[in-house]
Amino acid sequence: MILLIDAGNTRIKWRVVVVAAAEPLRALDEGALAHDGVAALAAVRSRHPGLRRAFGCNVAGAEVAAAIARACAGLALDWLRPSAACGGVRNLYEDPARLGADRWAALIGARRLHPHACLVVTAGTATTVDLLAADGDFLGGLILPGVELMQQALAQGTAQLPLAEGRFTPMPRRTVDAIRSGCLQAQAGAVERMFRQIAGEPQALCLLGGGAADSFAGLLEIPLRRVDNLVLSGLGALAAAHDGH
Ligand SMILES: Nc1ncnc2c1ncn2[C@@H]1O[C@H](COP(=O)(O)OP(=O)(O)O)[C@@H](O)[C@H]1O
Ligand SMILES: CC(C)(COP(=O)(O)O)[C@@H](O)C(=O)NCCC(=O)O
Ligand SMILES: [K+]
Repeated sequence: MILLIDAGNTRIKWRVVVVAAAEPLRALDEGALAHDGVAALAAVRSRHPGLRRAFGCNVAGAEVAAAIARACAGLALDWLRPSAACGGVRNLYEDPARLGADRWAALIGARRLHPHACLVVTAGTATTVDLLAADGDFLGGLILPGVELMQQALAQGTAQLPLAEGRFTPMPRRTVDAIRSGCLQAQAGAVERMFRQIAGEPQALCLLGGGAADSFAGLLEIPLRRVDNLVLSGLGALAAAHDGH
């Protein structure tokens, strides 16, 4: 039994899985926590006394990593480090170690789910838009502010723009709708433009996940599959491989 952890800049996503020989991974339990709620992992551990190991990725900094390590005291805890090749994916980043560990795990999860050309989009605090070739090469990708960060940037950097709930509309005629629609169109536009680079490939598909995915999924006019927690699936695949199953 393994505790998988995806520590992002907004939330910590976790999943408890069972690894058994010749069987697919089975998820027993999962959830998401705010950074200041990480101590709740103790309750997860007491629900699953069979836990011995934890395997995670963290892009939220050293303090969050330390808080997770405290909550996981007594478990063997390993962190995923991006490498040049792993899980059927080759990392063509100039310096492979600089790729976000969450992006690396998501690419590995994506490769297992759809072993064809795909665009791996994670709409979290930041939105990442990563190109995975049919042969498993990670070709490169975009980092842009996530939907909420875009809206916050406008409110903080201007005199007249509020941080208010707007609605998406194709032709916005109110400030709040113009802001919301602008930020959503920016996300969708970046995704569709990146998808053009693989659109001609057989079975090319966009895999979209992350906490903000539903806010613009409906705008995308490309082959699309909504997937939850691709990062945790990638981590699970690697953890199972390490266990020798
Ligand atoms: N219950 C929620 N709590 C926090 N963020 C949420 C929630 N529901 C949707 N969101 C959106 O999801 C984003 C965070 O997504 P998530 O995938 O957890 O990010 P990260 O991996 O960066 O921590 C937020 O910026 C916000 O736009
Ligand atoms: C791009 C990210 C900030 C995304 O983080 P998230 O939105 O999941 O919290 C993270 O993957 C990161 O810090 N990456 C390191 C730089 C890189 O991937 O090039
Ligand atoms: K992200």
